[in-house]
Amino acid sequence: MTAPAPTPAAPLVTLDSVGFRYGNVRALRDVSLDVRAGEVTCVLGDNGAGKSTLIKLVTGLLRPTEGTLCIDGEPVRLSGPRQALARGIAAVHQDLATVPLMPVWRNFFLGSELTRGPWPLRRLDIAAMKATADRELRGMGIELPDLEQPVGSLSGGQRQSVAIARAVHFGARVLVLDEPTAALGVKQSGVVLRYVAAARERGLGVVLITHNPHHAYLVGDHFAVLRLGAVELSAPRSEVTLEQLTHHMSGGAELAALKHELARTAGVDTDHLPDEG
Ligand SMILES: Nc1ncnc2c1ncn2[C@@H]1O[C@H](COP(=O)(O)OP(=O)(O)OP(=O)(O)O)[C@@H](O)[C@H]1O
Repeated sequence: MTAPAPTPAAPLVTLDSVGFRYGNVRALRDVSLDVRAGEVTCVLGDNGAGKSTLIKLVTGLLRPTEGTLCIDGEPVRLSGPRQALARGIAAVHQDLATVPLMPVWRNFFLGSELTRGPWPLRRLDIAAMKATADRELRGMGIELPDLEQPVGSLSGGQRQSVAIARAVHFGARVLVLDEPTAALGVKQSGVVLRYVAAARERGLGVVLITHNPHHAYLVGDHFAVLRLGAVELSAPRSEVTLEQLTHHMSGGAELAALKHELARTAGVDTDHLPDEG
């Protein structure tokens, strides 16, 4: 990892006391978070913690009902994912926006195909697309045996790697990854996390949403734990250990309070209950 700059650059994205309500349901409250270039910001939380809502706010699918979203220090009201993308914020999904039967290189350029020749003789520049896809994938350290193979035949980890490389190629400055390792085994999770680190090395800001503190700790520079819509912990890597992160994620504090309450009100012998953390 490179040494930190003496003065940290302005965040690419800032959530400033952001809240969101679905009608009466308060999904997020008072969430403040910075996403910086060259850093992986991990957002952890259990089911219902508000992770998906946070992603939707950052990628323009929802607008905060309280607080402010800033891009490059400037308050914005994004009107949709296109606008977020135009500002360099890309959501990377494993299966979204790919056509499984089409070759890898074709999927890489889906919707932004390269062409050559003047109209009306303009046609797809297949050679340029293949060469560019190959270069970009290799540039991220992604080695696929054959770019002609259908994207549907790649593993989940490889598909996400292609999606990351594509977002980087098309100018993303912030990658938002929603549980990228949730459905993957150990080896494939390692593959995806390697490209998360590669995106960081290229200077992108990465938002990694996950349930898994172990995966987060492998690549994270900053950690925010959400519980019931609020930030329970927000700390740079230097101020939090994997044990502390795991403790937060396993509801350690909650379990301690529960044991205390049981002992106080019901006279339960809590010595036989499992330890918190
Ligand atoms: N469309 C909706 N209408 C009403 N309430 C919603 C809606 N979407 C989410 N919620 C509520 O908002 C809260 C946060 O949900 P969210 O999906 O953001 O959590 P999450 O951390 O992504 O959970 P999971 O890990 O289960 O996907 C939950 O209480 C959920 O029930």
